Amino acid sequence: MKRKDFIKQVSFATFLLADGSILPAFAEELLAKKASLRFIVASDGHFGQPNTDYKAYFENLVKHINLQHRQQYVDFCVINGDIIHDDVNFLSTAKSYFDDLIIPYFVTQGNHDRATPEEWERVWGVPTNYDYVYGNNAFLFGTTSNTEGKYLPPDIEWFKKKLEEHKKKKNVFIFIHITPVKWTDNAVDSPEFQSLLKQYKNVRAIFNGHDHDQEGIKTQDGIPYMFDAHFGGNWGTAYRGFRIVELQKNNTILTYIMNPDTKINEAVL
Ligand SMILES: Nc1ncnc2c1ncn2[C@@H]1O[C@@H]2COP(=O)(O)O[C@H]2[C@H]1O
Repeated sequence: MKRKDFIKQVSFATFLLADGSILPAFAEELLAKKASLRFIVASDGHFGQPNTDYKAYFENLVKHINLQHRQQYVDFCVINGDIIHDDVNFLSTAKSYFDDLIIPYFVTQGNHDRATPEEWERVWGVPTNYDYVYGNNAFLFGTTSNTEGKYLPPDIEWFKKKLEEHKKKKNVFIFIHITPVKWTDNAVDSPEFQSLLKQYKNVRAIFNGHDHDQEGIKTQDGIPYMFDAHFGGNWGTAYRGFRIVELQKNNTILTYIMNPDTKINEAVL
């Protein structure tokens, strides 16, 4: 058989699976390329902020995340802080919108989420600092504020303990609302946190909200810090969107913003 004919035949070949079903070769190729993990990060909904259409922002986010999941499997999503706007009574109403998500979700506390640790845990069922293990990946979710809405660095002792506990994991992803590097006016510079991260080569990315006008990726000590614009609130990028992150089979990260209908700012890390 000539090489050309052989290639043609292979590309139209089928594979007989163990259960007797047949998988076309191209489908097998697609499966091989599929991301091993896909998640969404969205920040700054500011539920209850006066003069904003906050109910519509929450409905739109949930609609778009569910749509993404139907188009391409999404393992979970993270709402990275400033879920509500100051009044703690909004917290359970905001949660009722997220409960319409058809995928699991995680939350972090931002400076407008003015809840005590007890109030936070009562609504979400998790503390203000917590971790989640998914396969060989660890996800660390940390608070950067308190009941008064103070801008704070992450809890160094908690992160030290968790980074040590997960040092054998292939990848660690960290979610904190306020940027711990002084790139923006509203960041909280934390050299201690930065030098802690440097010691753990499996830290693959930090995700930040807070700066609604930031939609890109900044790098410190070789670690990417990813922003995701905002999905609510009264200022920031012209669109209200979110970030999608795909961990590929070869462990590279493919990430992009949905604005929320179009894919923008694609990057491979
Ligand atoms: N264009 C802007 N409009 C409103 N707030 C802004 C703007 N640019 C920066 N900020 C600040 O960014 C901060 C982000 O956190 P806060 O919502 O607590 O408060 C916000 C403002 O102080």
